[in-house]
Amino acid sequence: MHEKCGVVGISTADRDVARPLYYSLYALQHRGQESAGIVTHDGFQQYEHVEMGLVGDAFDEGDLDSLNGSNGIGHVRYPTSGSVNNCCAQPFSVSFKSGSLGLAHNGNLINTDEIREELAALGHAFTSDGDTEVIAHDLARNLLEEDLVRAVKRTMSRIHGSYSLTITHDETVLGVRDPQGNRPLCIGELDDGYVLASESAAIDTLDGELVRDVRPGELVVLHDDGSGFDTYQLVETEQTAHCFFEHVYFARPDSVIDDELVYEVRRDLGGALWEESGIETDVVMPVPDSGRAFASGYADAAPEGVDFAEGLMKNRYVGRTFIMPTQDERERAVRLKLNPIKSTVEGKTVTVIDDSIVRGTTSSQLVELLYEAGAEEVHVRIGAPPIVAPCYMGIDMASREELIAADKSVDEIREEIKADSLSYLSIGAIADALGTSDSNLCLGCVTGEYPYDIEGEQTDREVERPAVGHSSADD
Ligand SMILES: O=P(O)(O)OC[C@H]1O[C@H](OP(=O)(O)OP(=O)(O)O)[C@H](O)[C@@H]1O
Ligand SMILES: NC(=O)CC[C@H](N)C(=O)O
Ligand SMILES: [Mg+2]
Repeated sequence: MHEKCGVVGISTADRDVARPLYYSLYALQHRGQESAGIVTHDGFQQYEHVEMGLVGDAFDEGDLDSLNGSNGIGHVRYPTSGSVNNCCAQPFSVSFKSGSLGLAHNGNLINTDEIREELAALGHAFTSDGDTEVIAHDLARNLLEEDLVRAVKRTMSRIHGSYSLTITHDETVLGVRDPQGNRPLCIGELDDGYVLASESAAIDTLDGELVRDVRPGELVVLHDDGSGFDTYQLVETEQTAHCFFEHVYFARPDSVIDDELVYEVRRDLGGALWEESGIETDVVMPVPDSGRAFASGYADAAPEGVDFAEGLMKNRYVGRTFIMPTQDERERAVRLKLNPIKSTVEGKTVTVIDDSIVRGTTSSQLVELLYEAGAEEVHVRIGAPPIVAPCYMGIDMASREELIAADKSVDEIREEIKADSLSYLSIGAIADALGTSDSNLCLGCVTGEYPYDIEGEQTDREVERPAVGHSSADD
């Protein structure tokens, strides 16, 4: 359903980075399945291989062998801006007078058109209709006049929205996180170098150690020889807008994001769900995979006699359901993907736990399946608040018309999915589990108020829109 992209960047002493990049993209595959790409640099030349499809299909041995150099970046894409084809697949490469750039982006800009028009008027030719290429061109232009750090700062002052970037400027690999820290990015240490990645699970895959999260508004420049990194706080941040949905659904449970292990946050949210709306049934079962940690936290908080059971089996070869274009296909996909284990359900009262309801396809199909398998009662508990509004920050979430909670009360939704009861988690529980306050999170999809200035939408804070026409690195 709602995916986002994954980015990675690696600098090693003298080892070819193509394979470590490839493995880390594998670790981030859940973040995007439309295309995969790697750009490397060997000190003389930039190499790239970008293809549609899954990481395992996009590269063969020959492709990896041809990506020379000990510095490089990689990307897995789920599109949010621009076409779903080769033109928008990433990393983007730009060659310009003083060098070459490769750029990989997770996030979504909301002033793409303004910047594209301005750069086009200055003679920049774009090959895609997406937001990422605009960042690459803007940076390339600034690099003609300024050093790397000032050029990045100037681009950051012009682009508005969410972005975690990994960039190659010739041999140098850098990472940038937007001033609100909307999307994750972290730094890891390898035996012979450093890595930047959307999620720490990618660092684990390389047997590396998580050093820390990149700070909102920070630029990290890895040393070309893998010996360390320099950091520059280019924009000071008073208030963050971390995406809470990373913790609820997107990220892998084994990743640490903004100092919190995703698995523990989800278990805490499950415990809070019990506190807020627990109901004693014979069994509690997760909707695999993303409902698992919630259900284990919920069942642990429940009194004895409420047993945790794996009552639903998932066919691991069926991808995420909500990228399917038609409702008919989405319903078929749920049936292909999930099957109840009759003996754990028959004659029992059941609580089924999922992380979120978007269109309602999964929950309504599941309730029906569980009744067919002989459940006596089916109660649904959801580890997030109702999703009432779209996401503009890099997640492909349905439009308002498709969101079941956009214009329905919880009771109306319960009726539609035909459950005996339905409860969502409160917004307050999310901030508590993350050890922060609502005002440091992006809660746009559950409140309809965004920490950004989005045309036609409400904002939940004072926002400054950067001037596109006249901005300077010293602003
Ligand atoms: O209300 P809906 O429109 O059905 O969307 C909500 C469902 O989508 C997600 O699962 P998804 O199938 O995308 O992937 P998962 O197997 O990783 O949980 C999410 O975990 C919910 O189960
Ligand atoms: N999901 C994402 O982060 C997408 C990145 C970028 N906006 C694109 O569409 O390619
Ligand atoms: Mg799911």
